[in-house]
Amino acid sequence: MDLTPWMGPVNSGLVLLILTMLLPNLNLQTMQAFVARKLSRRTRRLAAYIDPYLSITIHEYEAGRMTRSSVFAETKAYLDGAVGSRDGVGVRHLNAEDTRGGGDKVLVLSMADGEEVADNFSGATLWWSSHFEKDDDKGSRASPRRSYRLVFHERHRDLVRHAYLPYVRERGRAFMAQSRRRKIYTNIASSGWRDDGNYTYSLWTEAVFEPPKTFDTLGMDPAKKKEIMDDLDMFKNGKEHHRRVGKAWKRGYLLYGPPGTGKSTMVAAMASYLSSDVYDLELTSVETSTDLRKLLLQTTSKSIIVIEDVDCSSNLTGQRKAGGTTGKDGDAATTTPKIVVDRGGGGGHSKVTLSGLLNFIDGLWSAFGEERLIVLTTNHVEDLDLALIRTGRMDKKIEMSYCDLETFKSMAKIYLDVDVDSHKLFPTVEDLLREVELVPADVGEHLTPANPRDDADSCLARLVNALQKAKANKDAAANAQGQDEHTGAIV
Ligand SMILES: Nc1ncnc2c1ncn2[C@@H]1O[C@H](COP(=O)(O)OP(=O)(O)OP(=O)(O)O)[C@@H](O)[C@H]1O
Ligand SMILES: [Mg+2]
Repeated sequence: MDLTPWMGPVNSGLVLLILTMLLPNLNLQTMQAFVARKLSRRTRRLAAYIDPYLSITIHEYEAGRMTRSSVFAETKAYLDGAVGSRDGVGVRHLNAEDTRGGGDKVLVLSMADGEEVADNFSGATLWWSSHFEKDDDKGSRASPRRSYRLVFHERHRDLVRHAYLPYVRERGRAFMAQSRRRKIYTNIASSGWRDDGNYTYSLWTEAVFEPPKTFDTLGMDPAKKKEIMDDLDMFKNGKEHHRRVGKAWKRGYLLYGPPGTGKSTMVAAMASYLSSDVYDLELTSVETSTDLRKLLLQTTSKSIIVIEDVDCSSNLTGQRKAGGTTGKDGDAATTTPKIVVDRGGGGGHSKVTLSGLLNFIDGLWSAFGEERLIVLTTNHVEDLDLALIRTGRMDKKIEMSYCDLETFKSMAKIYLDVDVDSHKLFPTVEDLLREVELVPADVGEHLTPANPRDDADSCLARLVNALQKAKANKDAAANAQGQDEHTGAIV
């Protein structure tokens, strides 16, 4: 930040020069300094009398630095918030941008170049203006230089420095957290030119993350849902606690259950709830444990790292007993066997070892100070090595199972907006759900109206129909098995 008081029309250095020329023989340096100080003070007073306004300029990029100034970003967020609301009615030219993720699209309005907006704070009026310059020497590839200028009366100098600017930064940060587009990263390397004209190479490719499901639209036993949300709250607000007890600020979640029980949906809901970016790590595309480590180093803090279907990603089952081989990348833990991972369709082999994965998970906590969450999902928890899922690595293990009565009630509320307890078909559904296993994905399918004439009654009737069919199949299978056993006994 560059604090430059307006110095007035008279340059005190020039005055000093004239004085020195007029009094060459005196050569009294102290006298000259004294006069200069006096004059400088007077000119400043005169300047303040003529123009009592001060200005502060906030540049997007601070001199000599490649990274965007956080003060600029916070100020921009604050001003975007102000001009988008009633406070910004004085602004005549706005830029419109659709920025919010999470399926909740919001048009964010910001000040166009050269626009001004007035702000009131503790009885003082302050003026912001936006500026945009291009460096003509660099031609078309020159990065634009943006800045905001704040102008205020000199009597508000202390108020601005000690109260207003901290307030702007805090509000800006809060606004950024609300409106920022969340990103999902996949481990496919990418490169390209950044806005600031620099070339970047990343091991991750990013896309805007707009998960369709949140905790509000995730059908689940309300008590279980609350328990998970409370756990996430505790984690989110746990910075001070973790610092005090000297523990790494991390949490590992294991979501397990059959296909279609909502594991991926739960990950999306968690990311929405925590307003986090997601790193979707496809282990089969990672060749070596060293590559895994490099990927970890390129993740940002306050994000969720997800490894979906970890049981399919690599053979983590019982391999520890099988004897050791050294990884191609020279993994330190050579006593742990190599886990050979088939790369989908590629024909090659990933050589990520179990120890590599364990190191990755452990490294996640030690390498960074900020909150880290890792989520593993699997259909076959029984196949996973116990070391991977032990407490300390996976702190919370959540079973995602077939649709039970509470999950059904919550899904009926979400999909059909009805309280099913009083519906005439409820007792039938209740009885059938006790006997038949149907995953939430299928229940959701039946509860989704298929045409405009479909209502709650017809959707529930369709679900009952599906449950009855499933029950008939189950009974037939049980009968067939009974027959076989019977026949076997005779033979
Ligand atoms: N509890 C739920 N509430 C609402 N919708 C759900 C729920 N569970 C699943 N669904 C719906 O079912 C579909 C499949 O769910 P999802 O992909 O989360 O299952 P999964 O457990 O990750 O399956 P897999 O093990 O095959 O990856 C999603 O489109 C989602 O909308
Ligand atoms: Mg899934």
